[in-house]
Amino acid sequence: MTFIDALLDAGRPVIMEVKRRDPHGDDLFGDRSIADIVAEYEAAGAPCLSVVTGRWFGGTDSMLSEVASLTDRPVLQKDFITRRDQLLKARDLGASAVLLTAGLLPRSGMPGLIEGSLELGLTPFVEVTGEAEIDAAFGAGPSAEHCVVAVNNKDIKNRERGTGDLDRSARLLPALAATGTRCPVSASGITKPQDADRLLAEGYRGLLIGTGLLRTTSLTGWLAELDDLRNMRVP
Ligand SMILES: O=P(O)(O)OC[C@@H](O)[C@@H](O)c1c[nH]c2ccccc12
Repeated sequence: MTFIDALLDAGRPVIMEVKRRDPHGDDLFGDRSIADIVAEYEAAGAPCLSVVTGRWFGGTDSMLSEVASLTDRPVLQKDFITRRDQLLKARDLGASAVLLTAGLLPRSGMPGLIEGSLELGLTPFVEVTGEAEIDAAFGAGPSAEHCVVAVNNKDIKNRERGTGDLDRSARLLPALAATGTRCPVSASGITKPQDADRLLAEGYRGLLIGTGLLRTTSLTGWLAELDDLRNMRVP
């Protein structure tokens, strides 16, 4: 199944991220191995996983191939992809989706990378932080229909060191919907089940969470609290 379909089909659409370090360099794994974390995420019902392979967060390419070999769930490679040859490498390492960061690409760069990803069977995970980036990514014509379009609540310009502005997700949802994506996602800085519940209630079809899930003392407790909050909303 493609990454986007797995997310759209999920009852609890949380993409659970494997990330070795937080933006300050602090370890997020503790004494767990990658296999332990993947097993925890699978047992908790993750529809999809994400792996940060970027150096800032202590990542490596081999983390991606390791995670992909341990799970059947579609895996997103979170790294700064700017060239077509990186797409082929991502697929060969086992990725089902790739991060395309609008703020890092020239306006002319996005259409080719979206097309190249789709040709390889990869879901483009297009990340934006504002309206200008949404326009830069999709204004020139590429269709967002088969793309996840994600608001990053933090800023890569300061290496994600801030706390994250979840109101940014609320503000940008109409502009995301206007791109034609079926799958708007809110990413980064989501640490509390209450925040996750609110974003899903606002209309997000997926959430990407790393630090919050890796730091909680009880992953199942965190997710059960989210499920309870969502169930309370059902009339
Ligand atoms: O750990 P958090 O705050 O839940 O964030 C996850 C994810 O969004 C973050 O790791 C991320 C967002 N954009 C990126 C770009 C590259 C690497 C990593 C990222």
